Amino acid sequence: MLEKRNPIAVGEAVQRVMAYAFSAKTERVALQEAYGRFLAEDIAADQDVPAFDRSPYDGYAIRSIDSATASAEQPVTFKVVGEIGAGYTYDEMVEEQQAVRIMTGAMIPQGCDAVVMLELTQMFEIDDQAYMSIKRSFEAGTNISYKGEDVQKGAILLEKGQYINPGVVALLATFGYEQVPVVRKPIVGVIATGSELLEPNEPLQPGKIRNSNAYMIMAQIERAGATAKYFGKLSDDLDICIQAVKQALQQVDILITTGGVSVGDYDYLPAIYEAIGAEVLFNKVAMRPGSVTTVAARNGQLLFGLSGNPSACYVGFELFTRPIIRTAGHHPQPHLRREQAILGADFKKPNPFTRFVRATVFYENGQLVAVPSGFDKSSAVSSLGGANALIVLPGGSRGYEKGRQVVVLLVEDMQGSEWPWDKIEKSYKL
Ligand SMILES: Nc1nc2c(c(=O)[nH]1)N[C@H]1C(S)=C(S)[C@@H](COP(=O)(O)OP(=O)(O)OC[C@H]3O[C@@H](n4cnc5c(N)ncnc54)[C@H](O)[C@@H]3O)O[C@H]1N2
Ligand code: MOO
Ligand SMILES: [Mg+2]
Repeated sequence: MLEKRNPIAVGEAVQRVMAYAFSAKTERVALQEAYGRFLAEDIAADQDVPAFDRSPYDGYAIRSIDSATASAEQPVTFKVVGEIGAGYTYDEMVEEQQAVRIMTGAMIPQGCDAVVMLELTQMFEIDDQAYMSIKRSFEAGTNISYKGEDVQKGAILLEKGQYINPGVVALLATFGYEQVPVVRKPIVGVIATGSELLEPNEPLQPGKIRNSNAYMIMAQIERAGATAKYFGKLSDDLDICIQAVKQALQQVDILITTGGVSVGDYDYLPAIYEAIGAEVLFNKVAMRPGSVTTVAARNGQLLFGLSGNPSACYVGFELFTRPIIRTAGHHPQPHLRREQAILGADFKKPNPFTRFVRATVFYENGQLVAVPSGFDKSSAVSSLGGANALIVLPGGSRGYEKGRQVVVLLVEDMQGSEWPWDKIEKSYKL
């Protein structure tokens, strides 16, 4: 007899999965490889930045006191005793009425406490000796970039779990991280199931389709910050599937399958979980698409049984697998970032379950607007390309009208949310 599946709320399902969250180990990679990774340790400043007082302009370093009487009528003249480009130092003490020509980034010479921009000076020579004069006075501290004004030694610059963007790379280089402690990327295995599947290089045949899910999931895995390992597609043969899943589990941290989780004759995932002794955390979620999403665990290892329908598969990954990958990366906000938006088009289709509509969000006059990105069936593939968000429509007996406030979850975002499910209304059937 057909087993009865009991749907659970999305938040509850995510919670059950998160009970198996783990932290990945640390590895060191070259700075040039660090972009896009997650920091495995806090990074503290072991020096001031800048490390010395320096000039923010090209000009002359002076003792401000010497400029005190300068005016348009009575300019003050300085003897130019030297020149320093960035990277060099002037090692003498600068004396009364002396100036040193200085370039942007060069260290302020001893005795000087102000820099006059080149444009405010008049240069001349007498008997091969350079002089410059100024027509106004300068206070002590004028145009000095002080040691430590950007970063002070000892400050925590970056926290563990920080996504390494180009700005973080700049900081790491500034502090001498030739090797960067990053989170080892979890290895996520992917198996596609279904006798109908052809690989992208194969010509279409009657009744067959190309396997889009495996490639989509591998891209989602990379976007979330893990490494994808593809084990190929399997035809609907239970014994072969059991062996393949067992073998794959030995080589990965997490295993994703797509297809075969519903109640069809060849939907073998429930039987596979049973055969390998995996505990099913849930096999029905009050959501659309992806209601058949199944997650199981075996010896602490998660198996995500994502739906075969492309849109359902996509949503199942983003809601359930992504936060596990982000948590492995020590990310404190592992879930999809939750924002409020205005619904930019009517969505008339009612549903008892919470709906996750693939959508494009954009700003219009400072307000986030969300518009469904296309054909909205669970089997749809066309609406995925334009989707940078999921509109969350709580389950109800009526549709939704353009102009109302909706919650959106941003899929292309690095910031994430702590726990977005508290404020999301449950579907009316739960
Ligand atoms: N009697 C019922 N039938 C179905 C139910 C139900 O509750 N009772 N649930 C429906 C829902 S909802 C969904 S979603 C699908 C889930 O199906 P499965 O996860 O079992 O996946 P398959 O049966 O293997 O395939 C479904 C669909 O997706 C296509 N597919 C499969 N793999 C891929 C792939 N790698 N790339 C692209 N497309 C793929 C497959 O050809 C099917 O068209 O079940 C409903 N049925
Ligand atoms: O699992 Mo299905 O995606 O609700 O159509
Ligand atoms: Mg099926």
